[in-house]
Amino acid sequence: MITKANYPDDIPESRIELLELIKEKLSEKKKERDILKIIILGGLDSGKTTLTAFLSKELLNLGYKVAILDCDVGQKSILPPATISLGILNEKFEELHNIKPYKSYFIGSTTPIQFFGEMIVGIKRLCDLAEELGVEVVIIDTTGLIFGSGFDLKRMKIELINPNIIVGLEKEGELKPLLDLFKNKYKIVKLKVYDYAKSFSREERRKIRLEKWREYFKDSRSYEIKITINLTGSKVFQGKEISEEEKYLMEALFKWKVFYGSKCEGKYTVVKRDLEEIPRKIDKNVLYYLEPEKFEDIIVGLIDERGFCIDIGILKEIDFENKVLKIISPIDEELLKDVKEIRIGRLKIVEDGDEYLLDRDYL
Ligand SMILES: Nc1ncnc2c1ncn2[C@@H]1O[C@H](COP(=O)(O)OP(=O)(O)OP(=O)(O)O)[C@@H](O)[C@H]1O
Repeated sequence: MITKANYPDDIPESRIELLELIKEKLSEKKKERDILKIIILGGLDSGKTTLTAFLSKELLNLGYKVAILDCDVGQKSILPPATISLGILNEKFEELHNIKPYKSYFIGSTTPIQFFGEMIVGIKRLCDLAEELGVEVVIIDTTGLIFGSGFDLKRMKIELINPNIIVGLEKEGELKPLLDLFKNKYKIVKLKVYDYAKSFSREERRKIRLEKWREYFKDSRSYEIKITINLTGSKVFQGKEISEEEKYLMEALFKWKVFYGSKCEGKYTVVKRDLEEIPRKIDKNVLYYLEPEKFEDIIVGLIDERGFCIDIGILKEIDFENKVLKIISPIDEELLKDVKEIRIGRLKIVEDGDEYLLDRDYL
């Protein structure tokens, strides 16, 4: 599989010093028995994942119980894509992409923009879980989004998880405004980006993601899941289901076949198909309508009762007439019984693995 980062051969002195500092902090912590949280920040291709691989392997070899919280939704090492994942390292260090997630949280996109809520809740829940499991040190790998709304996301993450060490990988002080916010509160370590760090173009990044999608779904199976399951991530399934009368009225009025409809605060949302070509004047703020095809090829999270993502799938169709969801997923059939909710994301994955980002209000 194509991956951007592995355990590095060349380790700059500054990284060794950081490791020494972490060891020191861990020996202080031994008495307190609580987890040491290290968050790694930096722009695109600044070496965050490479540093995560280095630190986690070294700490594992020293006998610590180590976890990686992979929040880099755009370029994840620990799959599935479109989630954030907690990986607990085994006795033997594997390459990051071979680590199986202990638990994941569904984001539903490969960019955090528009999904800050998911990112923040996910990071907190997975961090708490690491603590619950007795992990001694968790290394949090983040996306390279550090400007604009990415700046605020990083700030909020730090405020929420209270890290013990913030590591900033920078070229020319680009993290200063962010790190300055926390300079009196947390231990901050600024590192210079590795001189030979390779930059990847947008196209190369897209190709790597595509490869990961293909790889991840290569042994998928088709499943049919009863629509009675909790279905979230679309306004269609919020509010109260419309009555048969309301349905017939709309069908007669607009010459539609209505598959499903719901009503919330006086507003209707309806999945329909036109049966005749007639002029219709409908205020979409009062009656929002869509075709059933709008749900096709969208990424979904298969969620357990604790709200964690057991696996992901691609929604192929909602068959409203037979009340089933048709999905493809690499999930083990055995695990299907643990799925309590299907959460619809905002990413379309087409046959060749190509992805299209969708807006939050798409559904
Ligand atoms: N110490 C190092 N030794 C060798 N290569 C390195 C080192 N640090 C970074 N690199 C190389 O630089 C490139 C970018 O590093 P990496 O993927 O770790 O960055 P990142 O910040 O995690 O990227 P992203 O923006 O995708 O999150 C990779 O090809 C990696 O192998």
